[in-house]
Amino acid sequence: MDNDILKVLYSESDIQDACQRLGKEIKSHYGDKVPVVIGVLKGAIFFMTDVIRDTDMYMELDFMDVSSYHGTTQSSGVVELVTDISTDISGRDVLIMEDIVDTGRTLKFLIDTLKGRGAASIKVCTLLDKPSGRVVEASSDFIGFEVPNEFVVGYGLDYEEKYRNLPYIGVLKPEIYANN
Ligand SMILES: O=P(O)(O)OC[C@H]1O[C@H](OP(=O)(O)OP(=O)(O)O)[C@H](O)[C@@H]1O
Ligand code: HPA
Ligand SMILES: [Mg+2]
Repeated sequence: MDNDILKVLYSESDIQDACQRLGKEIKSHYGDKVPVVIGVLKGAIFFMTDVIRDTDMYMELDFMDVSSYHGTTQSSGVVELVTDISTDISGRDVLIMEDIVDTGRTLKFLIDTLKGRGAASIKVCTLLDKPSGRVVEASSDFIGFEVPNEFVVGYGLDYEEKYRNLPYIGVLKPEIYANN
């Protein structure tokens, strides 16, 4: 897999430093509250577990699988709810954990859906924010890195469902996209 990478944007240690910082910000924001932390599958799996593992506060976990890229580098424009959470979030403080906010469509869908179920508050933690990709308005409360306008892979992020298990985040060589 390493051979397919043109450049590394964020190393393993850059990512771990960001996770530690975000964990502290989240703990200080919630104080004694017990939020429901929702990991957005599949991309946020590693990020969510790395942030919460060292964050010493009470929280509940759940997962929502939503999809709109279907392995490609372009959003289909339609966010599909593949698997829902099982927690009743009415009156609860919700923290959404995302790997990336790009066009903003996925985040808007999530916030609209969870608001409609009566969450008391909704906050968003994303490892990567790509403001240059935005098509709809969507903002995050806790952000790891602002990423340039490139399609990135690794640490949960995929191209054609692959590269999620790279321990760092990088950009693929142009011929990888061209070959598919
Ligand atoms: O801001 P947007 O343009 O909506 O893009 C962000 C979303 O796109 C990716 O999900 P994808 O649909 O690829 O599903 P995946 O997490 O299973 O890869 C990513 O994990 C985010 O959830
Ligand atoms: O840059 C990206 N990489 C992988 N998945 C994504 N989903 C939205 N943007 C991206
Ligand atoms: Mg994807």
